[in-house]
Amino acid sequence: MGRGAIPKNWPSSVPYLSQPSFAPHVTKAQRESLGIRSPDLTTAIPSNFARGPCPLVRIIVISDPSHPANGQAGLFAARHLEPGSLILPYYGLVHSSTPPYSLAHDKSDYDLWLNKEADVAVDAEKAGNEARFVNDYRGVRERPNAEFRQCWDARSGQQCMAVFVLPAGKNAPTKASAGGIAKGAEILVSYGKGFWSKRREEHEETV
Ligand SMILES: C[S@@+](CC[C@H](N)C(=O)[O-])C[C@H]1O[C@@H](n2cnc3c(N)ncnc32)[C@H](O)[C@@H]1O
Repeated sequence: MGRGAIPKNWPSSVPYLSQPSFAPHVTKAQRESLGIRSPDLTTAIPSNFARGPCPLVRIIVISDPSHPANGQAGLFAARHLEPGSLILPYYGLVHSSTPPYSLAHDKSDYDLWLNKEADVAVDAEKAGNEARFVNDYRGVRERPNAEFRQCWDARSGQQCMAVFVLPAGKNAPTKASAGGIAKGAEILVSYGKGFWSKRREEHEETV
């Protein structure tokens, strides 16, 4: 795919990113801390990982009334994905989560911590890549088959969030199963109980 390519079914209202975008308020010190690879950051995006639309995934608009996100989009495997393997990075606006930014911007459903110590998060609501379409497993599947993980991007020499297939054992429905994600299956993570309890509280406040 050439430069400037965007994935099929990408929404025209959201700029497509092929690398993170940094908010101007992110300080030099915050950027420097993202450039440090701590020894526990064992997983990496390799230096030859292609930028632009990811051939491993498809964005699909869900038309299944039994799916809790029916009518929205989800991210699906374009081929079998091996247990534990990297699927794609999570790009969005890298921003500080401290005031004044946090006072002027509500945390969106697309906002993930990138580095808590450095107070840096990545929000893919207004711009991002295919990873912004990963749904939560609740109501779709018994358990997640993928996870967001902080990792090292060897291309930029920076910490990054990325989506990985869960390792065998964590995702495998039976001991005999090898796990991984089958071609055509939806890629599903756990947003965490906190995401859904906050959502319930917000809902209760509005009724
Ligand atoms: C990061 S977005 C995921 C992509 C989203 N489906 C879209 O088309 O933009 C998070 C939103 O997806 C929806 N969602 C994801 N997983 C869900 C689930 N298991 N049940 C209900 N809604 C879900 C919720 O509306 C949530 O606020």
